[in-house]
Amino acid sequence: MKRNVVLQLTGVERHYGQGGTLLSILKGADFSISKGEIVALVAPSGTGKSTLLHVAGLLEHPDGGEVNINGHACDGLSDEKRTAIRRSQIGFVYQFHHLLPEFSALENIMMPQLIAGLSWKEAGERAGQLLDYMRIGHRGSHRPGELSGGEQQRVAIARAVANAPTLLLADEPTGNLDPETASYVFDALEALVRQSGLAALIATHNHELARRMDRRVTISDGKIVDF
Ligand SMILES: Nc1ncnc2c1ncn2[C@@H]1O[C@H](COP(=O)(O)OP(=O)(O)OP(=O)(O)O)[C@@H](O)[C@H]1O
Repeated sequence: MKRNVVLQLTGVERHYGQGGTLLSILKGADFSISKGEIVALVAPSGTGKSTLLHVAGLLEHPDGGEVNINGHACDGLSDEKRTAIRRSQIGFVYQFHHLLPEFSALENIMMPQLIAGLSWKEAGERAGQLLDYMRIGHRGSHRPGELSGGEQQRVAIARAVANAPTLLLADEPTGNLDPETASYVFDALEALVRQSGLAALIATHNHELARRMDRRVTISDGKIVDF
């Protein structure tokens, strides 16, 4: 295996049964991403981007092949072990922020850290740093409903990396933002990845953002190919 590989997929298969027929979405998909890399996943709707992110993020089991995270094969592991790896190693960002509406931006970012066992003080300090890093330090006490779409997504990104994961998986993180805001949110995300050495796989329909990433891959006939 190459050095610093964070995620490696080997021969990954994923099929769904639908009305008596089998829908094959991933058919022997191979992919790897290393520390510090940002990779765009650009593919037409329905080709399996979310499926791929779910399998890579240990939210779904592949029907064949291997998912390896930081050198650990994850497929034979118990659900508890998979959950533990997911919580400590993987951060997720979705198109819609899924922030808790009754908590402030700062508290939303503190939440995963408190669950992981950090003290209130430690979690608050790191959440504050991340908000500053995402250039919204002045918005910490605001609830999600009091933030703009771009600010909400920056809080969601900060929350995803609050527990210092090694892999960030994002499904259309700027999909509901206007192009200028999308570009600004991506700037913050990129700075964070560069600074922390995360590996980030980002599904997007935005070709301009995809061009700014280190590599671009697509899904073609159930396989992952560079383009
Ligand atoms: N749990 C499921 N059961 C049956 N079919 C499913 C299931 N999940 C996904 N699919 C099907 O698998 C295909 C790929 O879905 P997926 O959500 O991965 O696509 P996508 O590339 O992310 O699409 P989009 O860009 O529209 O979000 C779709 O045809 C979808 O209907």
